[in-house]
Amino acid sequence: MILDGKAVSEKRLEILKEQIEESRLYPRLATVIVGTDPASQMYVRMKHRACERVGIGSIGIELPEDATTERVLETINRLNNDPDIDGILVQLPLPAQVDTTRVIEAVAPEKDVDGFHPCNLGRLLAGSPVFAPCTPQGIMTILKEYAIPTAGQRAVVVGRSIDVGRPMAALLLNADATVTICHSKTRNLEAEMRSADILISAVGRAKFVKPDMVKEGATVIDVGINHDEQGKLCGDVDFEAVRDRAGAITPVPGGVGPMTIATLMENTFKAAKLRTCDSTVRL
Ligand SMILES: Nc1nc2c(c(=O)[nH]1)N[C@@H](CN(C=O)c1ccc(C(=O)N[C@@H](CCC(=O)O)C(=O)O)cc1)CN2
Repeated sequence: MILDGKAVSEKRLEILKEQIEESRLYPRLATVIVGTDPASQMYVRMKHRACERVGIGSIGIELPEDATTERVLETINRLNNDPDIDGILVQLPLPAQVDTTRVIEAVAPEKDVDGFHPCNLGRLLAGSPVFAPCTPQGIMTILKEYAIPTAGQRAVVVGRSIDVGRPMAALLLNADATVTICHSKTRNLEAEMRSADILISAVGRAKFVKPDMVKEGATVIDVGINHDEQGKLCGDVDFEAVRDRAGAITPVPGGVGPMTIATLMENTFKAAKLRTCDSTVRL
């Protein structure tokens, strides 16, 4: 079975559009991009288009390639204090001279719709997330949409990044899976991967996952955004080789990517709701 992230994201965006209309809130998202990386520019454009589609107002702030950490922090500070902004998204990666950790930690937790602030990651780890990072949360939505069980399942996450691997493991753990995180120093990586009922690959290596690394019937989730020898977009998984062995598999494109954007929209609406209601959630 192919897990059609594009179709799931379309459905979620339609539902969200209605919810936003009914709420009479007017959520607003600010994006911040530093430099002119074409892929980052494309993702930011996609985010603004999704905002327009569901009824979220958006502003885009573009800083030059040579912007300093201080300049980025000033921008974030201004957005933190702007009552008309519900969510702040700093497009990653940032240029090398910018201190990414300081920037992430500068975003007010209640506006951190990317879910990267330590406060939001801590809540996720504690089992009571407010904003979970968009890619792993989007993956959980796909699993739910296709009624793929997680409780008691053996989940293996390959990759330990702050934006995908670690939060992915926390989300699966919160959903009662038995979770292993693998990384570059893991011994017997292939055996670990073969033990997975749910295999999540977030390593960033084109067609790295081959059929002999996958248990027959496993659910395979591909987080990779890579290019093959022909320059064509592909994931971490050798899709054509693995698809018949997997019970369910996400393609690239059309799998996890669109869910990242749909989840960002959901998080932004949530931020607007938390701002306006007398919530028990305190960040
Ligand atoms: N601040 C953030 N930066 C980055 C994030 C993030 O979640 N927050 N994730 C990635 C990039 N990303 C969003 O920013 C992203 C990547 C891919 C897609 C997507 O829909 N891809 C399409 C294919 C598009 C193409 O033609 O290239 C797909 O997979 O179908 C959306 C968002 C890093 N930075």
